[in-house]
Amino acid sequence: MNRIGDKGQLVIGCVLLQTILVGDSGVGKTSLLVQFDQGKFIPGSFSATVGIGFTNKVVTVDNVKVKLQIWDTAGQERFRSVTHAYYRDAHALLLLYDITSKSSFDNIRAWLTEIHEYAQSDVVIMLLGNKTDMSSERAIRRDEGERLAREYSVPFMETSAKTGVNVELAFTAVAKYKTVYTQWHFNTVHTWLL
Ligand SMILES: Nc1nc2c(ncn2[C@@H]2O[C@H](COP(=O)(O)OP(=O)(O)OP(=O)(O)O)[C@@H](O)[C@H]2O)c(=O)[nH]1
Repeated sequence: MNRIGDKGQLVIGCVLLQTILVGDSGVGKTSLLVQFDQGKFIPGSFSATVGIGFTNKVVTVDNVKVKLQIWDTAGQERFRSVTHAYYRDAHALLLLYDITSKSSFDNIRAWLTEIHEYAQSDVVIMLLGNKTDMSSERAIRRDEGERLAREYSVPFMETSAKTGVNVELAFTAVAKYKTVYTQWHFNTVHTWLL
């Protein structure tokens, strides 16, 4: 199961982590994923996700290769029943709001209620306040995001899909948290060989 990696490091198997991006339409879920996957931001007109899309990306966390299978969901209400079907299989969940949009922040509580209803009880949730590059239009202070995250006992970060700030960190943090958590519980995520 273990092997020696390209740089001579010990690679302990590989973990498959199904991760899902959720939050209101327009908060930047697709942009965050494109920045993480391709290291770029495509400015311009906003084209809402229809249904669901997915991307695979492998990250290494403490010598463990973690294959992130990331599902990008549509934030629009009319696709909600499609999204619900994916919650059950998710190991990790990135829940986004837009720091320039009070309504997207206010809706986080409703998203968390929905997550608790449809997702597994041991799903790892991370709250992300996106679009930090738009500081002049900020509607939600950082400490408000932190307070909400503390209330629900979930980790929190502010990100920018435009500049890339904290984007890689958010995905690797969720992978790391889940990997450590899983090694502790060693039953939820299955291990597979490269
Ligand atoms: N300035 C700035 N704009 C962003 C950022 N992230 C996303 N945007 C813009 O916000 C708009 C919506 O972004 P999307 O990534 O399509 O949002 P989404 O959450 O995937 O939306 P749905 O697919 O409808 O759920 C687009 O015009 C993006 O260019 C960011 O970090 N900074």
